Formats: sequence, C-alpha cells, structure tokens
Amino acid sequence: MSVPPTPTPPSRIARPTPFTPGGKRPISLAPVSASASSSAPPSRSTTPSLIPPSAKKYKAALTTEARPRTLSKPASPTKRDSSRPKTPTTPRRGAQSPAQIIISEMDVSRIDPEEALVDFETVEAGDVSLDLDDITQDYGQEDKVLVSIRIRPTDELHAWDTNGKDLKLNPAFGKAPQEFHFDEILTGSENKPVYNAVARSHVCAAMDGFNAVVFAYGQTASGKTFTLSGDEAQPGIIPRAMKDVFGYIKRTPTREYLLRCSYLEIYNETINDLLAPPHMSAAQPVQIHGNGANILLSPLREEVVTCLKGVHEVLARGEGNRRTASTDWNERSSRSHSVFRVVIESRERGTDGRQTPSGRTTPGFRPPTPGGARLQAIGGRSVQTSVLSLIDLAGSEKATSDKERTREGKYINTSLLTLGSVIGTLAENSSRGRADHVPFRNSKLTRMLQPSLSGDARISVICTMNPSKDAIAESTSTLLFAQRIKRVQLHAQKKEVVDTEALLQRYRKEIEELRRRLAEREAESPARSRRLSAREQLEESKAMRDLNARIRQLTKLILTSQTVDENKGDESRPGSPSKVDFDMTPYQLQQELLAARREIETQATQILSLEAALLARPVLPPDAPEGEKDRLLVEQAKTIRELEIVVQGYEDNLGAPLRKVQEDVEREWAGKVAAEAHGRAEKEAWADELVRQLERERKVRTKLEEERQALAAFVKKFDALGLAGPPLVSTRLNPPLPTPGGAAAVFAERQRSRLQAVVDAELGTVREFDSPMRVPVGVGEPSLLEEQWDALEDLSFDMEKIRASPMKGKENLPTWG
Ligand SMILES: Nc1ncnc2c1ncn2[C@@H]1O[C@H](COP(=O)(O)OP(=O)(O)OP(=O)(O)O)[C@@H](O)[C@H]1O
Repeated sequence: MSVPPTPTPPSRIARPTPFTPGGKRPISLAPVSASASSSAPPSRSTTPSLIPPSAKKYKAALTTEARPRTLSKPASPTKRDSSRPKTPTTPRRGAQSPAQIIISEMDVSRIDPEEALVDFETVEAGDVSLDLDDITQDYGQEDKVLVSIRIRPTDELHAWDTNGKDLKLNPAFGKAPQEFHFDEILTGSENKPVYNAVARSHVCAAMDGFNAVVFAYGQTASGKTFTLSGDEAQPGIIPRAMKDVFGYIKRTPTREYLLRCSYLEIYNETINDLLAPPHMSAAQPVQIHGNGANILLSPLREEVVTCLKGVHEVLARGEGNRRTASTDWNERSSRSHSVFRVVIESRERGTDGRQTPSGRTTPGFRPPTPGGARLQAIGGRSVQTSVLSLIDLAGSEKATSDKERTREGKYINTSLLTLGSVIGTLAENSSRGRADHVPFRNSKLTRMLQPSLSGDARISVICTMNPSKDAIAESTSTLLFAQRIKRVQLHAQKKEVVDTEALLQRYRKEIEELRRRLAEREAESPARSRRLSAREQLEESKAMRDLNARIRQLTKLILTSQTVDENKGDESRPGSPSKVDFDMTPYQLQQELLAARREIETQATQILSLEAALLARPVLPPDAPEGEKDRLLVEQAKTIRELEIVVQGYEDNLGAPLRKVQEDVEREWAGKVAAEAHGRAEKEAWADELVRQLERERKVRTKLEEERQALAAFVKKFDALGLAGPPLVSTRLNPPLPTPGGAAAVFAERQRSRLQAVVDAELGTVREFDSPMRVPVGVGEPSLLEEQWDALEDLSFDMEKIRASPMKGKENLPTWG
C-alpha cells in the first residue's frame, strides 16, 4: 500500500523542503524573528513557546544572509569556534547575560549535590508528564536495539509502501533490494506517539538505573531535529523525556535524585561544549579520556537541574550557542552531531526525609568530575547512576548516497562512515559470534558512544527518511543502516554504588555478635555435651562450625571492601558510571556469601562428622548408675555404627583411589626388587667366574713353578757337567713379569727353546744362534737356578736318563698348556 501524501498542517512544516539529491537544502525563507515577513509560510518558531523567549527555536533557520556565506566560505573546523559569526538575525547570547550567569551557578562543580536533590515532594506539578501511568516497566527486547523508522510527510508521491511494520520500495520506482521489517514505522507530524513508541521506555530504563541512548539518524531535512527537539506545538523527544523524568521522580517517593545535564556537539571531529561560554569552548575543546567502557569527557560543563524550567534554560543556552555558531547551519547541520546528556543519580530516601541517617554530608565544592558520580552512598543507601543520551546525528545522505558517492566523497562525514562500519562489525560479531576488532577509535562519535554501542546501554534508533522518489538512494542507505543496527546485541546492567563504610560497619557488628555467641557456646560446651545426645552434639558442632565460617567469610568481605576502597583512591578523581561497577551490591555480596558458605559446608561435612563422633564419645563416670551405663553403652554402639558409616563413606570415596595408589607403589617396588635380584645373580656369576679363573691361575702358577724347578735342576746339573751355555738372564730376583693373557706362554716358549737348545747341545745338535743359554758363566747375573740347585737333584737324575736315551729325553720335555 502506498503511503498517501500526508495532509500536514502548514504550521508544522516550517520548511516543507523537498529533498534535493545534491544534499543542498533549498534556502528557507521562513522567518526566524518577529520581524520576518508575515507572508512567508508559518515557521515552527512562530508558534507559542514553552521555553523562555530568548530560546524560542531549538534550531536556527538558515537566513538569506547566511546562505551566500555558506556557499562561499565553508566553515572550518579549526577556525569555527574562535570565530563564530554573529549575525543580526542569530545573535549569540553573550556570556554576560544575566540568564546565563544565573544558570552557570547551577554548574555542578559549584553546588553541593545534597542541596540539589529532587524528590517527589519537590517536583513541581507542572513539570510532570501526566500520562506516565501508561508506561509499563517493559523496556522491549532488552538485548536488542529498538529500531524505528519515521517517514516525514511530503506533498510528493511516496516511493515507499508500508504495511504495518514492513516497508518496501514501490515497484513503480525501481527494484527494491528487499522488504524491510522494523519495530515501528511511524508517519505524520505528531511527536507524542513517536516519543511514546521509541523513547519513553528508554527514558524510564534510564530512571531505573540503566544507561540509555536514543538517537536519530537520517538524511538531511528528513526530520531528525524535528523528532528530537520538535517545536513549541510538537515538543520532541528531549523535552518530553525531561517531563517524564520529573514525572518518574514524582511517582517514586522512596528515592531522591540528582540530575545533571550536559550538551555538546561534534563538529568535524572537534567536540564543543555547548553549555560553556563560546570563547572557553573554543579555547578548550572537550577531550575524550579513558578506554573502552570507561569513557570520560573533559572539560565538560554539567548543570544541575531541579525543574523543567531549568532544563529548558539549559537547552536554550546550548541551542543558542549552536545557532550563533551556525549561521551557516545548513552546511553545519549536515556535519555536526549534537548530544544532550542527563546523568541521573538516585538514592533511597533516608527515613527522616532529606537528612542523612549517618549524619555525614557530601562535600559541597568538589572539583568538577564530568560524568562521574557526585552523590554519595551514605547511611548504607546505595547510589544508582545512569546516563540518558539523546543524540541528533548529522545528515547522512552524502555519506551513503550510492550514485553520488564518488562525486561527493570529499564531503563524507568520517564519523558517520565510521558509525556505519562500527555498527556493521558489531552486528557481524553479534550474529556470527565473532570478536572482530571494532574501529571505535576512528571517530569521536563512535569513541564517545563506545560504552553504549558495546552493549552497556538500552539503545533506541529512530531513522528518519524522506519518502520522495528523489531520495530513494539515501532512504535505502538509511534503511540498510537501520537493519544492521538491529542485529547489535546489548547487555545493559544497572550501576550501583554501595556505601562501603556503612556496609563494613554492618559486617563488623555482625562479626562481634557472632564471636560473642561462639564464645558463649564454647564456654558451656563441656557441660552441654554431657547432656546432649550424639545427634544433638553433631548439630551443636555443626552450628559452631557455621558460626566460624560466617565470621571468616565476613572478615574476608571486609578485607575485599577495604581493598576496593583503597583502589578507588582519590575521591575527586573522575569516574564514569560504569567505573564504579566493581562495587558489589548487597545482593551480590549476599550471593557470594551464600556460595562460599555452601562450599565450606560441603568440604567440612565429612570432617565434621568425624569430629562430632569423636566429641560424642561418651564418658562413663565410675559412679554412674547401671541404667545410665546401659544407656551410654547403647549410645556408644550407635556412635560406632555412625562412625562405621562415615568410615564406609571414606572407604567408598577414598578406598579405591588409595588402593590404586598402593598397587602402583607395590608394582613399582616389585619391579625394583626383581631388577636388583637379577643384578645380584649376574654379579654372583661373575664372582664365580673370577674364582674359577683365579683357581686356574693358581694351578698354572703351580705348574709353572714345578716346571721352573725341574728346569733349574736340570740346568744346574747340566752346568755341573760342564755343558753350561750362557747364563739365564732372568733370575729369581728378577723373574720375567707375567704378561696378561700370554706371559706364561712366552715364558714357556722361552724355556722350551732353552731346554731344546740344551738338549740339542747335549745331543750334539747345538744351534749356532746367540742363545742366552750360551752366556759364559760368571759374565751374567747370578742365576736363580744356581741357588736352587739342591732341590733339583731328581731332575738332573732324570736328565741323566735323557742323556742315556736321547729320543726318550726328547719325549719327556715339559709341555705347557
Ligand atoms: N514529521 C514531520 N512533520 C512535520 N514537519 C517535519 C517533519 N519532519 C521534518 N519536518 C520539517 O522538515 C524540516 C527539516 O526537518 P529537520 O530540520 O528536523 O531535519 P533534519 O533531519 O534535522 O535535517 P539536518 O540533518 O539538516 O539537521 C523542518 O522544518 C521540520 O519542521
């Protein structure tokens, strides 16, 4: 179904500007002041204002004077702030204006937060949104971005068909890439239904302690500012949100709130504080500090607001600074993003109203800590902190136009491109379970939004589009962006700071009480244990264990809290709401305590049983009556049975593993013993062999000795017969040393040779070689053989025989073997 051209009241469309593909908005002739021509189409700025007259418009219209300047001299990012042009039609309110001076006194660094608390009693009736009752605590799909499309009215033919929450290009205008489906598709000029559908639940989530972001994305002149800020007749999301904030406070009598607003714009990668005097903002642009989830903006002015009027003043001041800075606003509006932030801190109200039960007061003039916590968790009351960010992004058509991307590439706003790729990567990571690097740092916008886009916020995106056929490419690009961001996964958590001092005090008191109870029980324990049955004693022992465990656990918690407190360091140090996350809530502490107790109980049960059984061992007084003895015996038997069960439990749990260990050890030692035995057997065999060898050696030696003696006797006798050859070189005093493995054989050979020589000589066949046997007597060393002469008588006798029978003698020569 094609959306018919919406008949819009002329007063709502201050600039009924058909979209121009070139991104150049037709010069609006809409009057911006009372002096403007009455014949011009009525502007949204001409309608009665809810805000101070000095801030009738949330956005300056493009003036006829400004337009030529825009075309001839585009604003420079570096020069812009220091030379914000002042035109007669868009006078910048001076820093000295009384209104501004009054508002500046609401600068959070100059007031005591305790003095600026808002609660249901102090909220002004007129500041409250009356229809807040409509709202439920249902914030939609908490882990998904709420994505809505707002189609601005136009007199032209619509190129897009809508059907409920579906949207597709009318086939008459081309081939649609696909059919789109979103959470909401909104049309018309009424801002209230838009606010209710896309922002209200997120505002309430912020009041409830979650970070929340609502941003408008879309091509130039598609209605982002109209949606966010609106006009007097159709207040947009920001003023409606603030009304709901006060309405929420009115409806929550149990809590008190501190509200701080800041307003900034990102223009060509420079962040300007719109609440600071322009010269200061230009001299000191806002810087982003920190990493990841801990982002801090500084210096950034924050104004405490206690009523809607204060909010309007803050908004008007910010808009005033934008307007003054944006005489060339058409050019700038396509390149700058504005962010209105409200830091919401809340705490349970004390029982005695505004007074703090602990009597402590929050220091009044602390150094400014933009974004950080200001309210103190006092009297045991924790503080919840959240940030509501309402963002009007720059026009996106130049960055996303398919046909004109190349030609207009140099105008592409880097931050929007980066936003697109950041969203793309986040969507991919979410849907494919990946963890690809997300280029948050590539632009100020994405870096500033990093904590929220990373999931730590409830996010609602309203994509505005011009349904005209001239804007099909831009609209398609916007719809694709909207579709991608729908896939980003969120996981926002409430941020709470507990009053650690009060908590510690509570822990200490509890520990004291527990110790007292423990001491009492211990004191009466011997007497009691005699009275109690085994089971009661078991319970008593368990109770005491519990007390001890609880004391240990609380002591641990105190130590943990103190460590956390020390880590916090300087109180004045700025910290973002998410930074205080490490403070455990009482609920978390309770959970941890419970878990720890359960663990300790499980571990101690077995030991407890044994100890209790031991304690329960009945003492039998000698003078106890028989009946009493019997009873004790019965109890003892029962205890033994219980002990057996416990032991059986140990056996069941530990028996098998222990047996296994024992078997392993035994197996290991059996192996070692076998190896030892084997080694020993080998050594014994070796020793036996040695003994045998020694025995053989001894026999050989004996035989040798005998041979030697026989030979000596023979030689002596031979010498006596005058047949002496040369004396033997070796004597007893100088015997030939045995050569291992062959000395004996060599010696034997020598002896044999000698003997042979003797025999030969005896038989007349003496060889002519120079035998030692032929050494003349008296020339060589004294012969050992000579010394042994007497003992060799028998052999010489034998020699006689040999001489008598030469053949026989030869046969009888000694042999060695
Ligand atoms: N839904 C709407 N109903 C009535 N008027 C609208 C609607 N949307 C936009 N307009 C009008 O269209 C004009 C352009 O809108 P607006 O300034 O909000 O666009 P924008 O997206 O913020 O543009 P830019 O990106 O240039 O800032 C304004 O005069 C506004 O009043």
